[in-house]
Amino acid sequence: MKIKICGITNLEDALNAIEAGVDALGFVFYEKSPRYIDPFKAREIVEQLPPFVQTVALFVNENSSFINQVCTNAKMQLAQIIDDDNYTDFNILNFKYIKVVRAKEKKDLIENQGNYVLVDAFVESFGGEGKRVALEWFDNIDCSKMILAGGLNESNLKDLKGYNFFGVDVSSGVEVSKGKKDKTKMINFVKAVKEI
Ligand SMILES: O=C(O)c1ccccc1NCC(=O)[C@H](O)[C@H](O)COP(=O)(O)O
Repeated sequence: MKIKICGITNLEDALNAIEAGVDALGFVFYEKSPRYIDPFKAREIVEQLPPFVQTVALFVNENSSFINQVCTNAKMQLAQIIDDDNYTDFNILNFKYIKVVRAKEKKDLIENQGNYVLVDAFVESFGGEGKRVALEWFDNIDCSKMILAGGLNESNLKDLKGYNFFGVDVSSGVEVSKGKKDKTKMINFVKAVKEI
């Protein structure tokens, strides 16, 4: 199962996450987030990363030229897009992307089966709040292309057994405070994923 740690704001956390064994690092380019990072600061981090780690840029209701510009400036490889208001023209994106499904009910999952999507809990602030998606909504759903986010931590990952998620995404569950990750929590999170 793939693992992404989101809300990276500094090099130390990025390197600790990689040492723990994650596949992808998420950078939040949404200015209202406490985990916001300036694109050129993100680039400085990315330039010091080892190979084979995917860099993911998170956007909230942005147009495609902004997304292209930030991904270029910050050297991102994948855009993770919340697009509730249809601002993004996906046809003119220069980068691979994954859409975020902010799940409010099981129907949201049924509609997105078979597509690579990141499923997060619906929160007004758009993410990073530690709120979980009701796991029973995934019963009888094909989760093999879904990345589950929202309220995951080292203790509750065992609940995912049997669902066959493509990946998991975490932010607050491995933090000491908003925007600062905890090395031990990241190590334990990765270990717990491998035990699913
Ligand atoms: O993390 C944020 O501050 C954030 C702000 C606005 C939109 C999305 C945001 N995070 C997106 C993520 O991918 C988080 O990892 C995801 O919401 C799960 O967060 P958590 O429940 O804290 O693990």
